[in-house]
Amino acid sequence: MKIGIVGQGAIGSLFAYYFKTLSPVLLVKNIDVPARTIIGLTRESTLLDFAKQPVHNPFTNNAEPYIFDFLLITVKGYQLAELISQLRPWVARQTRLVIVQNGMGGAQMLAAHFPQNLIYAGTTTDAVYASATDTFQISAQGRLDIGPLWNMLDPTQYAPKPCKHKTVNWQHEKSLLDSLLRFHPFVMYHQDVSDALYTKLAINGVINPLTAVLQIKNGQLRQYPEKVAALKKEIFAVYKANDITFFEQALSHAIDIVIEATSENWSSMCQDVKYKRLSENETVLGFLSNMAKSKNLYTPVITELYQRLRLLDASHSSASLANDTD
Ligand SMILES: NC(=O)C1=CN([C@@H]2O[C@H](COP(=O)(O)OP(=O)(O)OC[C@H]3O[C@@H](n4cnc5c(N)ncnc54)[C@H](OP(=O)(O)O)[C@@H]3O)[C@@H](O)[C@H]2O)C=CC1
Ligand SMILES: CC(C)(CO)C(=O)C(=O)O
Repeated sequence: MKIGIVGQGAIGSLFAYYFKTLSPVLLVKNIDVPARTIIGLTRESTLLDFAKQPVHNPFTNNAEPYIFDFLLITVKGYQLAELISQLRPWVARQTRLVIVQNGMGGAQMLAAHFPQNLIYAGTTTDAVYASATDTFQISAQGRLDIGPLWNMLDPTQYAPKPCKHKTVNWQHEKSLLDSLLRFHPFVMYHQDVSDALYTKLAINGVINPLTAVLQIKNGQLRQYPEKVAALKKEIFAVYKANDITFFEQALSHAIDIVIEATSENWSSMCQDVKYKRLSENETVLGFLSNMAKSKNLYTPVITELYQRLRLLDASHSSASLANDTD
């Protein structure tokens, strides 16, 4: 089984570590950067020294090693559009795309560009951060929820040919997927993964923006119960208006559990703001905000946080442009 992983970031490195015995190929921006090291929960470290290929400069010969069965995509939401423009040569007819991101919309974007390929969408509660240059630390081993995108989206939006023409050998597909997923220590396969994605969207929709604008650890949200409650209330109203099936108390509890379980963590958005990087505001609050707008729903808390993060993102992207031209 041939696996490609796009990106050598935190989650890409975690997956390279999980799939190390399969010698994945890393599709990266720059092959000259050193191999990354990942440190596990028990402090053992592993050098992720696998074959690398520049994603923007596809192979011209010896193509066979680069016909992937699975291509795992673990870039940030705002990096996906540029990646898609570079990805075509790496996606063979039989290549399954597996996208694991926070926020929503990425899988839909992939489906629009690769309508004939089987696409799986996932979300993870694994937690990994850069502890030093080229080194990642696993800080929590979570769960990977994954499922076929063609069961989640409307067939008018995405119906890959092999499903439409019933040419998929489901036995083979199941056994390939099984071989992939058994490498993760805690994986849940869903026939319809949308519940898992909307649950994670609600978790990220509450924790990430609040911790980002307040610059606090996740656990410090305990000191802001009114802000947490107001945001939950609006997200639940958005889900209700959009006919997303959920149980209010259970979802509220799920959010509280993640706040507790990751209390010592700085959320990804909090760190993005701190280090003046772009955040995933558009695919988290932007997505929720669009869902609200589509139903003419008034969501002042979401809107206010979304606008604040938008301004921060705008200042961070102009600062990085200025640095690039220095
Ligand atoms: N880290 C975590 O603990 C968790 C992360 N997630 C989610 O997983 C996703 C990935 O996050 P994370 O791994 O933390 O992010 P990172 O920024 O650490 O990793 C993204 C990587 O992708 C690379 N990349 C971007 N565009 C391209 C491209 N066109 N070609 C090749 N490589 C590219 C980036 O390179 P460069 O840096 O040079 O731009 C970077 O190395 C996000 O949606 C995040 O919210 C979910 C749960 C937990
Ligand atoms: C689960 C949580 C909120 C952990 O911090 C996360 O996914 C993130 O930081 O993006």
